[in-house]
Amino acid sequence: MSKDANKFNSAGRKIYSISRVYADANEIRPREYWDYENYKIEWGSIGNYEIIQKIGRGKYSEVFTGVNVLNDVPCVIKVLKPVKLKKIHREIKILKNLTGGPNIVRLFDVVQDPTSKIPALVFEKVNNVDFRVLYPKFTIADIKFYFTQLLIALDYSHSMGVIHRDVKPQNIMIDPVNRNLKLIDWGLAEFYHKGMDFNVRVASRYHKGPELLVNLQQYDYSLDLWAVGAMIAAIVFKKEPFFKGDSNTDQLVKIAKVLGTKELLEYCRKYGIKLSSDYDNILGNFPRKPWKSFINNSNRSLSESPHVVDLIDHLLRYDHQERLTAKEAMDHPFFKS
Ligand SMILES: Nc1ncnc2c1ncn2[C@@H]1O[C@H](COP(=O)(O)OP(=O)(O)OP(=O)(O)O)[C@@H](O)[C@H]1O
Repeated sequence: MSKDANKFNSAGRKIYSISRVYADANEIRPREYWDYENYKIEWGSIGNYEIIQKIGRGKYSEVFTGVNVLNDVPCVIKVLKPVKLKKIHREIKILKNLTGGPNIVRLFDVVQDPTSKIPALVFEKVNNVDFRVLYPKFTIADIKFYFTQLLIALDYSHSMGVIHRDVKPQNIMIDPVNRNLKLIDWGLAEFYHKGMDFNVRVASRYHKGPELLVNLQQYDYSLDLWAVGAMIAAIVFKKEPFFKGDSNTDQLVKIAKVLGTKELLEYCRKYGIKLSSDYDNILGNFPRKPWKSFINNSNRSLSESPHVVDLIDHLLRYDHQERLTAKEAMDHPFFKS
């Protein structure tokens, strides 16, 4: 048992779960590295950039393509919507720490509109092809290649003490011409501290790990690996998204219909989690569904490929401590064969 088990965290709550890997990634670094609340933003010059066109509108931003007029380098400009300053500081500090890492979107600059004071983040531009066009064409070789790239990004981020907390196809930019993948949108990312209680209102519904849905707050980097499992399952079984809940509670029901109700209750028991009354009478008694039952004529060429179902099985585990880590996933026979 870890020396920290049975201790109490800074909020006075008992520590019941600690990451198997990189648990001390922030504690071994200087305070300035993770203390984003006291981070002082260094503003660049807004005049260096010109907006070209709008490419997207997220929950937290409006996104434009643009260009650096000093060197003609294309960029993407993410104009933030009004949110807590603390959240803006967190996104910028995390991006500053991770920029330059493998397959992590590069932050070029942070600028501010002089009158409105609205901040904007300037990124490298990826010539992304929409996942709804790209994923259905993926071969097993493509899945191995791009998911290795994603796992490299995640292992790097985790080794740097950061959980992404919003891994999903919309946040993975792929340029298939250059076979380039970049993990974007670090707006929900957070520094991991062992034994800390985190907010479970993160990630996007279809990719939320069970820990978020049962309100297990001492989660860790393994949350990101659930989303990877859900994405691989969606591509391999040609079922996009793999778990399609109509609400957060229904999301857990959809998961239980695959991984089983008994197994869910065992998971909750292991960590002392009491399920919310929202789940009364809706979790039924679903038996665990064998992965084989998802194989059909439309997905056989991918789903019968050696080791892929075993990989999915080791990522889509209720118990976050049982899931493969990013490094373990990269070492799985699926990627080695
Ligand atoms: N570097 C980039 N290169 C190309 N496209 C990008 C880049 N960054 C963002 N985009 C596009 O803009 C969209 C929104 O960006 P981002 O996810 O960072 O914003 P958000 O407000 O946090 O969005 P959401 O609410 O969907 O999480 C992305 O899904 C993508 O289509």
